[in-house]
Amino acid sequence: MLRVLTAAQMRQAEQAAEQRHGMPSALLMENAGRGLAEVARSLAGPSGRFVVVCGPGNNGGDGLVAARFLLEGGARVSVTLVGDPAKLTPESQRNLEALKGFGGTVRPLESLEAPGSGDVVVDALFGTGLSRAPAGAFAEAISAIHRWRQAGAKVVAADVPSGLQSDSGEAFSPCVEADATVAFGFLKPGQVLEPGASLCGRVRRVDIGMGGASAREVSGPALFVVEESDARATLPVRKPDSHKGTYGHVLVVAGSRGKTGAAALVAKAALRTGAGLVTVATRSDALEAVQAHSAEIMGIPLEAAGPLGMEDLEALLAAAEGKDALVMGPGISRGPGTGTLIGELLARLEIPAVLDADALNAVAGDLSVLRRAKAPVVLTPHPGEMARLTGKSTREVQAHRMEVVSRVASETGATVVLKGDRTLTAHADGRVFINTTGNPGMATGGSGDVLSGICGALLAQGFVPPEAVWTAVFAHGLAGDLAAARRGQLGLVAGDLIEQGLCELWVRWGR
Ligand SMILES: NC(=O)C1=CN([C@@H]2O[C@H](COP(=O)(O)OP(=O)(O)OC[C@H]3O[C@@H](n4cnc5c(N)ncnc54)[C@H](O)[C@@H]3O)[C@@H](O)[C@H]2O)[C@@H](O)CC1
Ligand SMILES: [K+]
Repeated sequence: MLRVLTAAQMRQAEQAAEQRHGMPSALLMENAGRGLAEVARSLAGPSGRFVVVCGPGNNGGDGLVAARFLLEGGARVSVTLVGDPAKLTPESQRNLEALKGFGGTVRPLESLEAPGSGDVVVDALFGTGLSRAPAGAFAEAISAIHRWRQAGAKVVAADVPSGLQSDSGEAFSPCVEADATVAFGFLKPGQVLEPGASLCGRVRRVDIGMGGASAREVSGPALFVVEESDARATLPVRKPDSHKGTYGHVLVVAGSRGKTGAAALVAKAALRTGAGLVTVATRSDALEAVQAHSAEIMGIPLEAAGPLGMEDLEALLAAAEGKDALVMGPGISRGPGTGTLIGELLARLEIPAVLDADALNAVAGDLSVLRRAKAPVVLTPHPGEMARLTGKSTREVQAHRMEVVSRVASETGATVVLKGDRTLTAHADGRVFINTTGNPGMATGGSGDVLSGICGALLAQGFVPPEAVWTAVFAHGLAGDLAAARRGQLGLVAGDLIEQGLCELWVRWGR
């Protein structure tokens, strides 16, 4: 699990390192600059030159330190400083003096010999302190870096490519496009979220002498990137003496006439994720078609007619007896009483529940029902469903994904998955898990149903939120990547995620 810090949290961690752990920030900068120089060196050709472009803040200071290390290593190094040298931060000022002390010189950008193939440009204009779109001389410097890269030079960014907003991953225009980005101490959201992730190139994290102890001192959401080893470790190898009862029984309340496939996808995904048993409860006129999709699906008919509502309560309470997790929503027929029904179920059932699709739309009018749940609740909205849950537009949700998902989790007490590129899983305790698996081929009908099935299966097997949830999200994305490798993104359909992707994934993980 990789920790991710926002710009404000980086400042808090730096303060904690200095004030509580006695680690001077000058040393942090020294370590950052040395790490930057090492990565720059690794990208250079045998007789490559280095051009270091420094800005007015501490990001520029890191560049000055890197320039000194490169110079000391015997390389040819040109340094340029953009902006008013009188406004350098005190630390950068000291490093400018030190660079000069080692024979380094600073020259205007226009006078530099343009770097090309084999050469490396170090972008140290702006880091986490960028506050507006680069203009004037700064924009010109970014354009020059673009030109040099087009001419074959490699670009390594100090902390974040200049022009990229490190908290959101949004890029101002202009913004540096880097071949590699050196993350100082911790990852930044902008290195993981698009379009930032693509603009960073390969992200290399370097230790700068402020570790986990400093990160524990920061306030606000605790952000993490889930790695494959984390997700794999959630799922232990099955014990030889286990039986189907060991692996839980998922109750799926999904599907309706004409939408039986949704229920089947949830159920099959749960079965292919190791659930011992899966039962679908659905309207009588849909059940046969749901079960026709797969011999392993058990069924309970819901005899009432029309949309799901309170008249289904007793039947669903009875259906939930002996079950270990509930998945509700995909393909259901929703009516005015559906939200009340879900509220009653959550208040009375003692098993974890995943609410997806129309179950989310049904509770959107009154989220307080989630607070009254007896057992953990997982919500899996796509941006449109999240917009309905929060009364915002989809565009607003997408512009503030991190804040929106954190707030819904803390307000409802649920674990909330905001789907989309870089799916976010927020837990009510303030942790947010960023997912990096998956591909645009998964933007196809039924893909979300598969996720809720995977999630339900893990909950039924006794894994708890948030681990069960971020593991499900990671597995779903990686199953999509594995399936896309065989089908292509255009050829991928939701069923492939189950039959190909998940099966290949479990073989890869030895599970
Ligand atoms: N926080 C930490 O723990 C550490 C931070 N370090 C470096 O410090 C960086 C952050 O330093 P700063 O906070 O000084 O910020 P930056 O160096 O990113 O830049 C901020 C400076 O640029 C100005 N500025 C912002 N946007 C501008 C624009 N569009 N046009 C013109 N001027 C603009 C600001 O007024 C300020 O002077 C990090 O990214 C990292 O590179 C490292 O030295 C190591 C330790
Ligand atoms: K930079």
